Amino acid sequence: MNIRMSDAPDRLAPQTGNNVLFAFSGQQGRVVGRGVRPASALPAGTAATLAVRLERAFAGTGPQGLVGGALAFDRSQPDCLWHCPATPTPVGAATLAPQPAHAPQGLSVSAQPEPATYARAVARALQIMRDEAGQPGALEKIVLARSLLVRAEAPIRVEDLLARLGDDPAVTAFRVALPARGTQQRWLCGATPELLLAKTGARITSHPLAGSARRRADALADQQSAAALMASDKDHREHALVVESILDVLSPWCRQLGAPEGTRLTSTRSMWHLGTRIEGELKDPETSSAVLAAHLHPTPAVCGVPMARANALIAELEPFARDFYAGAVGWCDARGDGAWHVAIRCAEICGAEARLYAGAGIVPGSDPMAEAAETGAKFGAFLTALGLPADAGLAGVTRDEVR
Ligand SMILES: C=C(O[C@@H]1C=C(C(=O)O)C=C[C@H]1O)C(=O)O
Repeated sequence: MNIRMSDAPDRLAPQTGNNVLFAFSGQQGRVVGRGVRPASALPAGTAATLAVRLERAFAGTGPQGLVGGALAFDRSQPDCLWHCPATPTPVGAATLAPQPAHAPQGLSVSAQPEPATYARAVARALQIMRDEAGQPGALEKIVLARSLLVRAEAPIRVEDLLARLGDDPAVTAFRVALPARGTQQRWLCGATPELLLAKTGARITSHPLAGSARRRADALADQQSAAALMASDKDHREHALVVESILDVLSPWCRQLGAPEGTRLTSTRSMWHLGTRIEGELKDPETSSAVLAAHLHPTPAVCGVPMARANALIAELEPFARDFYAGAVGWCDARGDGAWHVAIRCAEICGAEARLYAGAGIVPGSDPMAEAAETGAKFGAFLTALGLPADAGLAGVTRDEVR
C-alpha cells in the first residue's frame, strides 16, 4: 500500500470539544482524533474482546468515526483506545505541520538503569540462551530495554514535541492520550520508524525492522556503518525471526502474503535498520487493522522468541514496567482501514517528566556493551526533539562502543 504523503488522505475527527486524543503524522497519512476525556474512551479490554468493542463503537456512531490509541506491551493488560465520532471538517483546521516549537527548559537526565547494569542484564540473557541451547522452547531472542528519565522545569508541551519529532520523513510522529495518573494527564509521544500493520480494503502492509546501527555525521563512516549492518550475520538472524513470526501470524488471515523485496537497509536521521516490507491480501477485507495489530504484537522486534518465555524474562530483567512502550499505536475507521505502528522511539510524558525508552534485540553473538550503545543511539531522535544533545543517552557507555 505505502501511501505517499501527497496522496495520503487527511482525516480529522473533531466532534465534542476540541481536545486532541490521538494524532499521527507520517507516510501513512495524517490523522487527528478529538473528543472529551474520559467520555470518548472505548471500554478498555484486551485483544480477545477488541473486535466486539470496535463493532459496538462504530454501530453507535455510523461509518465516519475513528478509533485510535495504544495497545499495551503486555497482552494481558488493557488497551487505551479513543472513539471519535467524526464530522468531516476542512483540512487545515487542525494540523501537525511544523510550527514554532519551544524546547523545554532546565532539563536533567538520569539513566534507569545505568548502561553497565543494562549490559549485565544482557549478559544474563545470553547466558540463559547458552544454557538452554538445543532444548525445546529454548530462548532464541529477547529484546531488552532501558529508560532515561528527563525532568524539565515546567510541564512539557506534547504538541511542540510532536512538531519537532515529525521533522524526519522516515518516521510517524504520534501522540496518544493515556489514562490519567491522578490528576495528571499522561501522553505516549514519539516518532516511530516501524509499521506494524496498515490496511486499505483487502490490502495489508507490514514493515518490520530489526538489526540496527547508529548513523554517523561523516558520510564515509555512515556508509561503512550501513555496509557493516547489511553484512552482519547476527543482525540478519535477529531480523529473520521477526519476519518469520509476522508471516506466521498473518498467513491464516490472508489469501496471498509475501515479502517481494526481501530484506533491505532502511534509515531514519539517527539510525540504520534492516527492514523487510511484507504485503498481503486479506481473505476478508472487513477484518479490522486494529484486530490484526492486536494479534501481531508484540513481535520479536520488541519482545523475543519464544514470546511467552521472552516476556517473562523481560519482566524479570528490566527494572520498570513497559506499560505502553513497545506496544502498538494507531487508528482505524469503521471499515477497519487504518495504520498501526510499533510504539518505539517514544516517551511517556506526564507533567514536567518524560520517561524515554529504547530497546535492542539480543541473540547469541550479541555484545552487552554494544547493545547498551545501540539503545543509547536510539534515544537520539527524542533527545534532540527535547533540545538535548543526541548523544546524551550514550553517557556511561564505554568509549569503544561510542566511537
Ligand atoms: C526496541 C526498539 O527497536 C526495535 C529493535 C531493533 C533492533 O534490535 O535492532 C530495531 C528496531 C525496532 O524493531 C526500540 O527502539 O526501543
